[in-house]
Amino acid sequence: DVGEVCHGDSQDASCSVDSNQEVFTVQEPVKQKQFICKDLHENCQEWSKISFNNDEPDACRVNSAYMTQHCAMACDACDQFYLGFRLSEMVEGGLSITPFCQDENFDCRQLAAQGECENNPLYMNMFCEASCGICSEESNRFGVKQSMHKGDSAKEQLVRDQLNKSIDYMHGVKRERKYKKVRHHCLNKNPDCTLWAAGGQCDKNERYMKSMCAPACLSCDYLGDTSEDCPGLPERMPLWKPGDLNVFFETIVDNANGNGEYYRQFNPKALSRPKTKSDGSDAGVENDGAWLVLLDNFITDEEAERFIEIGHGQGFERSRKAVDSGEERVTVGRTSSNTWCHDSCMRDPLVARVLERIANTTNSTIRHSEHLQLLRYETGQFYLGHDDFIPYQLDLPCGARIMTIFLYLNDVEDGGGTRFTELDITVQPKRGTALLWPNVINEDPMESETRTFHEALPVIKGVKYGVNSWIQNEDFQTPWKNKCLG
Ligand SMILES: O=C(O)CCC(=O)C(=O)O
Ligand SMILES: [Fe+2]
Repeated sequence: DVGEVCHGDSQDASCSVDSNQEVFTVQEPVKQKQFICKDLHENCQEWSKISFNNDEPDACRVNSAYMTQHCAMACDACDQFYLGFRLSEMVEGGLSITPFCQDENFDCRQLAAQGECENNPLYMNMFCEASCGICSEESNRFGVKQSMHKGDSAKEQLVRDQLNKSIDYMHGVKRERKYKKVRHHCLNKNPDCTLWAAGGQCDKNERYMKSMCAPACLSCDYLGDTSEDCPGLPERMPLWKPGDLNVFFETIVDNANGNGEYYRQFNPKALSRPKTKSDGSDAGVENDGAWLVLLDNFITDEEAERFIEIGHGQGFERSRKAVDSGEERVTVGRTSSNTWCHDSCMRDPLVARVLERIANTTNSTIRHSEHLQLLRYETGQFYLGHDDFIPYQLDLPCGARIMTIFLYLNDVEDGGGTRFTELDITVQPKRGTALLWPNVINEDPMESETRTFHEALPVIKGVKYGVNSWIQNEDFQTPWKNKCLG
């Protein structure tokens, strides 16, 4: 229902192009498809001029989920329409969508509040199932989304009560060391696990239920060894205490306390920052915002090329998104591919140089860095709105992902920017540039920062290469080597 797809060799008259359409040609290695952006309803032009909140026409924005997919021309939203086209194409092509309950769209909560779940179930059930309440977002934490049996209030109540019990139980499983070996495969594997458990099936049908529905049956220990060993754990040494974040960024950008000389070479520029400095003085900016800092010439052309070369050598694979169970899943919201920079990659002399620079720049050590993630986006690929904070890491020895330093490995012909939805800032990829932002708040480095929500916009022309470097608040590499991160 997202639009027509015309194949390059199509003779079909309905695929002819009129002046009220925009045609994109999507280059793919083996086939070439034409994608037509057009209004699907005759009233689109009229609707787009409707105003809800003030005198300005705002129907395209207020009702964006529907309008961008059905009235793309009238709303000047061919980009979003294109995205929907790619998604539907992937789903039709057999892409399995995440079995987790989650919103794929940054606006879901707002759209749901506006009644879009009822008005546009087709779009909303696919992209906003958590906000529409058709599954439980909390059950994400441990396996496939649990069916809430909406519309059957007796069943819904049973599920809700049992789910609350398993949420409490699973909090303990995430925290307590003895569950280290089982916590990541303690998962509900059927949407009805919670309902069955509420109906007494964990006892009646013990073998099946305790392995297929362990969270619902409160039985993670059934899955394996729950002894407490995790040798060689590093001493806890958090990089940031409350208040350190602002001082760190002020050092980079303002040369606070004269400690920022090192950063001059990167010509640091704050695209966004808090209005007030840590010493109480005024930072001289109009908008109060989270830190977003651009560093020029952070890596050399040679280093950028090397990352791309290593990526191709190892092979890029479809990206996954970390979910709260500690697993990583393919989702419709992240369509790039990537590969990880593990041991041999880390030992590459050019990479080692960059790792050291990242450690110096973030005032940390190489051990605080997660393995670099090398990314590749082909035309049309993207990563919808998200934050880089992973809540379950708080319970692990590595602590929170306190900041991200994103490296751009090439210039992109068109599209592919990193957009910070809340700050209303888009950074266009430029080879060698690094972008630095916090994923936690200054007052509490264990608390996620929602103002640095961001998305990777679809690449419209060309290919985009980048590197994710995530800095943890504690040593990541030692517990990773000791297999203490689950
Ligand atoms: O590709 C980008 O611009 C950002 C990627 C990103 O946000 C991520 O991988 O977490
Ligand atoms: Fe990200």
